[in-house]
Amino acid sequence: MAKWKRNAKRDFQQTASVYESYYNLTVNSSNPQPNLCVSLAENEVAGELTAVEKVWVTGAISAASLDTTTVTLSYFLYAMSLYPKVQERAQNLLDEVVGRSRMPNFDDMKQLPYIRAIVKEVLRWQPVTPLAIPHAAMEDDWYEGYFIPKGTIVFPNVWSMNRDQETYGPDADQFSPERFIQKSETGNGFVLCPEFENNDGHFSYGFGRRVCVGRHVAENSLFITACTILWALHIEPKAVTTPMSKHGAAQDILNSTPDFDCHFSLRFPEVEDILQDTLAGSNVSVS
Ligand code: HEM
Repeated sequence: MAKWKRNAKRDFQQTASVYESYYNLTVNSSNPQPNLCVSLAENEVAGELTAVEKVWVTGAISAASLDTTTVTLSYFLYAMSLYPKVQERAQNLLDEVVGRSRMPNFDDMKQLPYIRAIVKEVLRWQPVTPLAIPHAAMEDDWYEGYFIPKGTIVFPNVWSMNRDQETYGPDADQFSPERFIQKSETGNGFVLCPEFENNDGHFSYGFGRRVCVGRHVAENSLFITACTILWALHIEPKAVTTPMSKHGAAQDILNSTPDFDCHFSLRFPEVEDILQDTLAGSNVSVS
């Protein structure tokens, strides 16, 4: 009689079969790279997990990381084509710190505060979940005269928090990585504002004990991808692109990839050879 139970069972089976097919594809690959699926299959870190649990652990991590990172990277490209001065400043810094004879790497992170600021600003400006993920109040609470009984489902308005003018200033609606950096007290350059060294500077990773557990992985992968793209490519809008209206993208539970078209060109002729050489020197195989 309970249709929701049948639906839940059906959804579980459909999702499980998708996760299982990716898990098996990875584990049975003829040239497997070190990864969590292989480690779990070989029982290195599996503990007491059943076969189904191993499939769901890896599947859930993919589900939580793929869309979120993809949407954020799309907005990064959108911002770069829309704000050429930001792109230029980042590329000048990359030329200064990394140069044009090798690719950027994680050792450069400390000297690239502006790129870290760009990543923070993309996440602030276009949160992937504008209304976060609903949470339940753990105890009775009062907020600005409103009583919130224990158990109430609360939707944190991340879109609005990330645009709070008292916190971010009158240009909170604009894309401006400058808000996260300040002049260095010791040298000529700029540094990440100390308060943002260990603080996201936005609310896009959620709240409380269920805050995104993958945020450090996300931050690192967004940083290195942004660096590599900016180091290698010049990004221009293909057609005239105008900034989205105030609430343009935030109409859904999940912010979606912006609809725009851009053109990429190599920043200098050696890029292709350096990318190929770096790939050849790494363990990664590309087919
Ligand atoms: C731009 C990238 C990302 C964004 C914006 C993001 C955002 C979020 C948000 C908003 C939540 C819900 C938090 C809450 O309930 O308040 C969440 C949960 C989660 N995220 Fe991420 N995420 C990102 C990348 C990743 C990555 C790369 C991974 C894994 C490597 C990951 C793994 C998870 C997991 C497992 C949860 C569930 C945590 C729990 O319920 O206890 N996320 N993420």
